Amino acid sequence: MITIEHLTKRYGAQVAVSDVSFSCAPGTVTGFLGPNGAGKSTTMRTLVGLAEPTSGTATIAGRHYRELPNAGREVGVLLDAGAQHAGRTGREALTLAAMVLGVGRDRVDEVLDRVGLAGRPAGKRLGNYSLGMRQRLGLATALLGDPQVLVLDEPANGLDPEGIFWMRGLLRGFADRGGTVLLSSHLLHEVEAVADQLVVISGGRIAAQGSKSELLAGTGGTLVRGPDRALLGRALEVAGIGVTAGPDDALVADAEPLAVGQAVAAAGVVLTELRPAGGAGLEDLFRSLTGSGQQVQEVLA
Ligand SMILES: Nc1ncnc2c1ncn2[C@@H]1O[C@H](COP(=O)(O)OP(=O)(O)OP(=O)(O)O)[C@@H](O)[C@H]1O
Repeated sequence: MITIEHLTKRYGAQVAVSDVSFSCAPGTVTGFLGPNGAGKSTTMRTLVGLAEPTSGTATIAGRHYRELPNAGREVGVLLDAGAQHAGRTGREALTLAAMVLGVGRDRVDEVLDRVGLAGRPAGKRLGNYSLGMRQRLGLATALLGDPQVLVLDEPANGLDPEGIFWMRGLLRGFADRGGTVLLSSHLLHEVEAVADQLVVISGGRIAAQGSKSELLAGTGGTLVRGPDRALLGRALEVAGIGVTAGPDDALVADAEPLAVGQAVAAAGVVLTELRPAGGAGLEDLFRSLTGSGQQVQEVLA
């Protein structure tokens, strides 16, 4: 469990994070979103003891990171994948980390395999690694101590689409086995695909937080489709639900999926599709909460 309570961090007159509170439960992936300079990295750095809070607390399993007896066995951290000695090979970097953590050498091979760097890539010097390979090595380092918690700042940075898909599976599997994941990312679609919980930060303050379904439910209405579009539209109107034309033959109802399903069922109308409308839900949410259309364009570029 990660718990951030009333966290404030100032650098001189600059307020990086202001009264931020949220928690991340075991078995979930929490997506931490915000425009550039919003305070994501500062929050994560404070959580893992790299910055001192001005006030408030950030704890893992009820303790400050620095108080954890062998922090690397409890928390896997990836904050800057570039922060590695360029002359070492991937295997050497992991072997050193394994010695520091006190885990067996066999674990090095396990994690190399898990992140897709087993074989020749493990023997390459880090100076010759691509950004995506460095991210994979960073994840391997984070996983080395078999932690229950992962704190990852932009882990998808530099990964190709296949790599992003792979990482999504890795994080999902980690959480499904009871792990806790806090993940910051600029890749909104990526976060939407993997996160259960969302925390949106803007200007150092929490702009929204909650389950992904809760937060996205209010953004785009409900898309419905059926064999008789006119009948479907009338059933919704009779129930007092506003309707607009959706893509192809679909309709977009101005209500949550449960209310739409109930109205349609009460009218005895057949449906072939019912789901939250719009794949752009998270983009819309992000834009409306942070007022940052420009950053959204950047991150989608
Ligand atoms: N060491 C520091 N000294 C002074 N100001 C800092 C320091 N670290 C961060 N800040 C400021 O705090 C604010 C939050 O920065 P932070 O890096 O946490 O944002 P972020 O959400 O991680 O941004 P990005 O997505 O660009 O990485 C910014 O205004 C930044 O300039």
